[in-house]
Amino acid sequence: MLEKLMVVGGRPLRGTVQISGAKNSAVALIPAAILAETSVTLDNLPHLSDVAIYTEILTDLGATIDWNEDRMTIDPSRMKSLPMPNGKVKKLRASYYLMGALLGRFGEATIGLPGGCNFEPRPIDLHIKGFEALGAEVSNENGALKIRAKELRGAKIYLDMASVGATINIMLAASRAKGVTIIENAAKEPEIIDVATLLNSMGARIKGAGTETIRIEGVTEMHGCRHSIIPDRIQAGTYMIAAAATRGDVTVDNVIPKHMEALTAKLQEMGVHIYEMDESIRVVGQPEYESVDVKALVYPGFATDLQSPMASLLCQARGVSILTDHVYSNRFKHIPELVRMGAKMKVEGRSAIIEGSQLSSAKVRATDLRAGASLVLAGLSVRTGGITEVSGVEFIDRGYENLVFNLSSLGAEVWRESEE
Ligand SMILES: CC(=O)N[C@H]1[C@@H](OP(=O)(O)OP(=O)(O)OC[C@H]2O[C@@H](n3ccc(=O)[nH]c3=O)[C@H](O)[C@@H]2O)O[C@H](CO)[C@@H](O)[C@@H]1O
Ligand SMILES: C=C(OP(=O)(O)O)C(=O)O
Repeated sequence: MLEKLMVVGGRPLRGTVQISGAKNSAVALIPAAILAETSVTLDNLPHLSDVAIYTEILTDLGATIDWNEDRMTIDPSRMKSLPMPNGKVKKLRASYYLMGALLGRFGEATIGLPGGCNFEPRPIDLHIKGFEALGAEVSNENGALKIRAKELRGAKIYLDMASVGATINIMLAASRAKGVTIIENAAKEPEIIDVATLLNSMGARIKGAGTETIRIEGVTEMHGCRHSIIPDRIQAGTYMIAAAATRGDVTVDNVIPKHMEALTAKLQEMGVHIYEMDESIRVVGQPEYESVDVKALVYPGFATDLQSPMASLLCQARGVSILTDHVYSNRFKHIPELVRMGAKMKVEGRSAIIEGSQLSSAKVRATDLRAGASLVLAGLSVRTGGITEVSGVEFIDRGYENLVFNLSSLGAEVWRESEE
């Protein structure tokens, strides 16, 4: 049943919010468990629809999964590399990690192209080039990729772009290849380090994760272990922006402040007051904000996944802000919906030009996860009150654990209703 979120504007968020484990780590760590011969236990696992779908996929492939609150144990010992050309793999982006993990363990995988948030074409040519460099043959059969290798051999791989997905997918397959793989121009996102940490605990030999050169010495066997997932820096950032947008006072707990630096710096530049503790950040909103220019870049730059929520806050700054996305040239599906709410913004090339404006409540539609977050934040920050109806909640559920509960405990009036 499809649902919409009803969001009442004008209430400052106040209190403390706990951040769950990272979605973009979880959806890589779950398939990484395929590479082990014995059980892998993941702690701090977020309750998200992407995680639930991944669990079903691994069960279909023969894994036994025990998921209790935020802990999941995956026993991959009886798994097989069954073809998955359609169905569940089309529901999420990160199903592409099945390719690297199944290739590493079984030497073959037949997997449909990934789904998820298609705010623009999202090619996986670099993943395929990586598998081919490791000695795999890749063919496209009726829209599914058939990937096979008699023997995976280590190789030197230069990524044309520092792709998160390609870096992790190559690490997965190369962990079980013969010899050494070097990934140059690797992505440096914290989730890459999280995946390498798990793989090393499983017996892999990976060095340099988090830098642009990653060295993977293949091993013949990997085993189970226990691993705690890093906090979700995008959820954390969304609540930080929400605190500023509603002129609230929110402590975001269970975060790694270092992961938030690019956002923290931009919020401070706008005039938001921020206090960093060891594992939490307090954000105190102010009556007036200055406009700023924001460039979404690969880590440690400003995260593209926070670009859409940031657009909602920039509506409230004095003057003109320019928000440019250097990772995705066309990730602006939220802009026309924000304009429906009275925002003065337009898209020019890969930038949104945003003028300060008064938002008002409206009926809007989320067509991807972070666009959805942006619309919820806009609804919360409508100063004149009123109810904003955000449809497309299924996208928001991909990435925000307990959103309604969390916002309500911060004093917001938010609830779900079924969409007729
Ligand atoms: C599940 C997951 O972790 N998703 C994240 C991951 O997505 P994802 O792994 O899909 O993003 P990438 O880092 O691969 O994409 C970065 C850029 O490289 C391009 N590209 C990528 C691969 C490829 O083979 N060819 C190619 O041209 C993309 O179109 C994009 O312009 O990183 C993105 C960038 O931080 C985030 O927005 C997503 O939340
Ligand atoms: C784009 C995102 O996720 P995915 O790559 O899983 O679609 C996101 O988390 O903002």
